[in-house]
Amino acid sequence: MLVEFTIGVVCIFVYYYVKFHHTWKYWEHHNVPFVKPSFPFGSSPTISWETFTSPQNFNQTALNEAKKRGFPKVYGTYFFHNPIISICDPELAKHIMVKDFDHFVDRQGEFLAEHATTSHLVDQLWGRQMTALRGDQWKATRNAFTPIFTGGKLKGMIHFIHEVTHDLVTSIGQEADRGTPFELKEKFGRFSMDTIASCAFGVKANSFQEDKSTFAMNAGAMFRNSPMDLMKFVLLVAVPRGRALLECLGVPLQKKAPTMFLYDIITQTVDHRLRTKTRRNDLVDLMIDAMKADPQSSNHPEEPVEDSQFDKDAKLNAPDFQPLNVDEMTLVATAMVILVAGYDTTAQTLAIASFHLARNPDIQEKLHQEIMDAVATMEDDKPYPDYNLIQSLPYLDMVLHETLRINPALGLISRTCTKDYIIPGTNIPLKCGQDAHIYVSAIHMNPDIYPDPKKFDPERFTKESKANRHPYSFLGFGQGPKNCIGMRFALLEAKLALFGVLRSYKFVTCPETIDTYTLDPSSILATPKEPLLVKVEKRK
Ligand code: HEM
Repeated sequence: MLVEFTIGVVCIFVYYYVKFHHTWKYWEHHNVPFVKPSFPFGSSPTISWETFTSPQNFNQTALNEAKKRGFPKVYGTYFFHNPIISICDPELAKHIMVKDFDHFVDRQGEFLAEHATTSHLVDQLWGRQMTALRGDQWKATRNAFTPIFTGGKLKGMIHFIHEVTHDLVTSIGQEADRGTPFELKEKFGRFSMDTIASCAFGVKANSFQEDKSTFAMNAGAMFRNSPMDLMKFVLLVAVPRGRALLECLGVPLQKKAPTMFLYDIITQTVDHRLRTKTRRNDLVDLMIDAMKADPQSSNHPEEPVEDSQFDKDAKLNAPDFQPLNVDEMTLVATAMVILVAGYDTTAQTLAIASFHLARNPDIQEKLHQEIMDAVATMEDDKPYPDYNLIQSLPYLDMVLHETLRINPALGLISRTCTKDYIIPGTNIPLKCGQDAHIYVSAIHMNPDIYPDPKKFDPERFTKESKANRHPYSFLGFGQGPKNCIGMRFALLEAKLALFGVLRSYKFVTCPETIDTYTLDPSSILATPKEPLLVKVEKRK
């Protein structure tokens, strides 16, 4: 048994060595500079700009040579045994994400879509999520759910976010009374969890009141990977017949218990709403509306047209796909993707914004002043800002954009080539099925685009500063038809949270506050590895 196991492991290593050599040769053949990634299996989302530009990867002669061939704007690398083209240039990002979108409709290639799943209900629920869908299925699903995230729809559910903000502010008040340091990621994790539970699942998660809230425990389990999860993944993608083995054992790749917990919650909520005809105008109701809608009339004529460049770029041209008949599975998968894509990203953005505010008191004071000016315009009986007021605060918006510039939740955005392509301005061919990685963190940390890039400076996002740089140099929410569908929701909840807290409290540093953090290499998101500890003080 031990001998067979050892032979198996050696074979896998030999296979990957040969494949690695092959991808390196492949990029050499196409005259593309090659970078060996720091992550063992390949391309890592937490790679920094310095990694590209320091001679760590090359000696000086090789670096000069690579620069002549387009490095670091574009270079070749690998993920598992697949050659990957990496893009670190806003103009090329614009081509791939927007202009030539019909060559890059998918986020993951056939290899992962076919191999990293089983026929188990749990995996089918994950496979139906917008982030995993491909081609016409993705287009139809995106088209069906885009209308639920418009500004008009969000206005109708702002009071649910107010309720959770109230719990957050109460909890911050308790921290101020205690006067001891607390961890920001954990605090805003509760806020983000309760907001999504309320708006997308129709339940109260009570994370602030209960340390072991059942919803929060189950939903949180979706984000924790055990060694067993990693083993299942490697078995599926790297071991021949690994998938057949899992199928045979009836074991899903994804986490069974929390997925089924969420499945039960959302199906019960939908069932209850349909039976009792109760309506809350939250995301659950809007998803039910999408389920009831006639797919043939799904060009949503009643929706006001959003007119920012970001929205214009998001339009799916030539809807050549069959409109989607939304069924219960798709509804459940969409509720789950809201949690999967919206929970950690928003919590982390709020935590990092608060960390930088604590470290930069002058910026925090400027933001506080903007908030107090807004409070002065609010009617006495209205404790919370309404939709129009919260959206009218430029500095709040600038602080959040700078947070996502300095720490984009997704440091790497992937696209799969769905139609053969030549990278503009080069001779680099991309064959259908090959992946392109857009290195958001590298673009955001490029000193030619953002001088002194490690400095937290919201002034980079004034109208004038934005007009002076390439319009695709901020990719915090992606770009093009596959951009973040929940961006408005995320910004609304983050703004309401900061408004609620900063109106009465001040984040301050303490001896436990670190100067800078490093990124957790095991996380898919660009997540700080160290605890972000600060204190709060009540304002007089
Ligand atoms: C600050 C918080 C958030 C950040 C930074 C963020 C960022 C992103 C990014 C970078 C992408 C990939 C875009 C691309 O490939 O071009 C994305 C996709 C997505 N996001 Fe967000 N997101 C956030 C919050 C949310 C929230 C709250 C939701 C749901 C309500 C959400 C739902 C999604 C979905 C469903 C996708 C996939 C869209 C598709 O494939 O068509 N996100 N997000």
